[in-house]
Amino acid sequence: MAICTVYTTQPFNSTCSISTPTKTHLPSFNQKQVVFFSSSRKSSKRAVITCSAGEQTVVIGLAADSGCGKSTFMRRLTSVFGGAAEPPKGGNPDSNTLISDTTTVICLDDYHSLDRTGRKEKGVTALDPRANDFDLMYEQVKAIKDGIAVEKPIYNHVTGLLDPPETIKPPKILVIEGLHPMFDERVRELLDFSIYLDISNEVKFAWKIQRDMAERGHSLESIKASIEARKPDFDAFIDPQKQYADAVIEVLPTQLIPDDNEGKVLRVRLIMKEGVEFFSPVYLFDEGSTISWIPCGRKLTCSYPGIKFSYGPDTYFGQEVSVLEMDGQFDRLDELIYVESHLSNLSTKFYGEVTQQMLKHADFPGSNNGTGLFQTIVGLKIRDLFEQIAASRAKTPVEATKA
Ligand SMILES: Nc1ncnc2c1ncn2[C@@H]1O[C@H](COP(=O)(O)OP(=O)(O)OP(=O)(O)O)[C@@H](O)[C@H]1O
Ligand SMILES: O=C(CO)[C@H](O)[C@H](O)COP(=O)(O)O
Repeated sequence: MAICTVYTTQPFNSTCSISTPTKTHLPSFNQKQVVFFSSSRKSSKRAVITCSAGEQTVVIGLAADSGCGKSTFMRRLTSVFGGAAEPPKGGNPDSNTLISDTTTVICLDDYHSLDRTGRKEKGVTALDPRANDFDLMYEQVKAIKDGIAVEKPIYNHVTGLLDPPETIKPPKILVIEGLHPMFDERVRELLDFSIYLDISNEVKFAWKIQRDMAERGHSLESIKASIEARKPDFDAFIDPQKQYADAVIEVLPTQLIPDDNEGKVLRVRLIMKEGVEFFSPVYLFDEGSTISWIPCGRKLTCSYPGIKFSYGPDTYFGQEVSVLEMDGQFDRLDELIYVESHLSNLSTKFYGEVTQQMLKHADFPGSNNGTGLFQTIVGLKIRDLFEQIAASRAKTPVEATKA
C-alpha cells in the first residue's frame, strides 16, 4: 500500500473524479492536491482527473462608459438564454446584480474602493483605477470561476455609499460589466470572451441628453460639464481596453447623410477578432471577401437615407479582424429576415432566430439599427461559445502528473 499525491493544474472539486492505474481508496482533495492510497507501490502510469462538464463558470467581460448601452445589451443577452434576469431575491433593493437561470451579471461599480464622498475628497473620478479595488475584483472573479461563492461588496448608486456585501454563487455564465473589466491583466486573463461598446463622442452626447435630460431632469450644461469632466480619465483608463476585446461594437454618426449633426441615424461596426478559441466571426455572403451591399428594394423597405452593409477583413490594434458594418435604419423589423438570410456563422439554433429576437425586443433602444442587430448577434455567439466550452470540458479529462 502506497500513499500517492497528485498535484493538479486545474481546481479539483466535488464534480471531479480520479482514475488511477491501480486500485485506490478514498481520495481526499483540496483545490490543488489529491491524496489517495494505492494498492500497488509501482504505479508509474499517469493518473487522470475528470471534472464534469460545464461546472466551471464561463466568464464574459463587457466594457463601456456609463450610459453607453450596457444594460440594454445585457437584457438582449440574457433573453437569448431564456428567462428573465432579476436582482437577488430578498437582498438589498439597490443591488446592481442581475440573476437569471444561466447568467449572473455583476456590475464592476461594486468594486469602487472609494465612495462618492471619498472620491470627492481625493479629487478622483470613478474611472480612475485609484478609486477601484482590482485585487478584490481579481480574487472574487477567480473564486467564482473556480466554483466558490463570494461575498461581493455593493456600491449603492442611490446613496453613493458602499453597502454590506451580498453572496454571489457561481453561475454557468458570469458577466462582469462596467468601466474596467479588461483593465487589470489578472482579471483580463480570467475572461473567456470580452466585448467593448465603443460609442463615439457625438453619439454618446446625443444618448446622454436623451436619457439625462428627458428622463432624469438634468440641464444641458450639466450634461456637457459631466462629459467633459470624465473625458481625460475615459481616454486614459477606459478607451484603451478596446484593444483587448474579442468583439467591439463601434457606434458612429451616419455617412449616408452629408454633415449629419442630428445623430439619429447610426453607422455601426462589429469588429470581430480572428483566431479566438470557440468564436468564429459572422460574415456577409462570402467569408474573407470585401463586400458592399445595399439591400433596399423589393425585399427590404427603406426610407431616406437608406441602408448600407459592408463586410471585409481589416486590422485593429495590429490584430487581424473581420468587420461587419451597417449604416442606416430598418423601417420594418419583420423584413430583417431578408438581411439575416445573407449572413452566415450566426450561431442560431433555427432559421430566423436573429429576426425573432429583434422582434421580441422591438421596444429596446437601437432595435431599428445596427446596435440592436449586432448586440443580438454577439448574444448568440456567446451562447455558442458557452456551449462549445461546456462540450470541450466534457470530452477532455484534466491530466495531472504524479508527484
Ligand atoms: N442602441 C441605442 N440606441 C439609442 N439609444 C441608446 C442605445 N443604447 C442606449 N441608448 C440610450 O442610452 C441610455 C443608457 O442605456 P443603458 O442603460 O443601456 O446604458 P448603461 O451603459 O447601462 O448605463 P449606466 O452605466 O449609466 O447604467 C438609454 O436610456 C438610451 O437613452
Ligand atoms: O461611471 C460610473 C459607472 O456607472 C458611475 O459614475 C460611477 O459608478 C459612480 O457612481 P455615481 O455617479 O452614482 O457616484
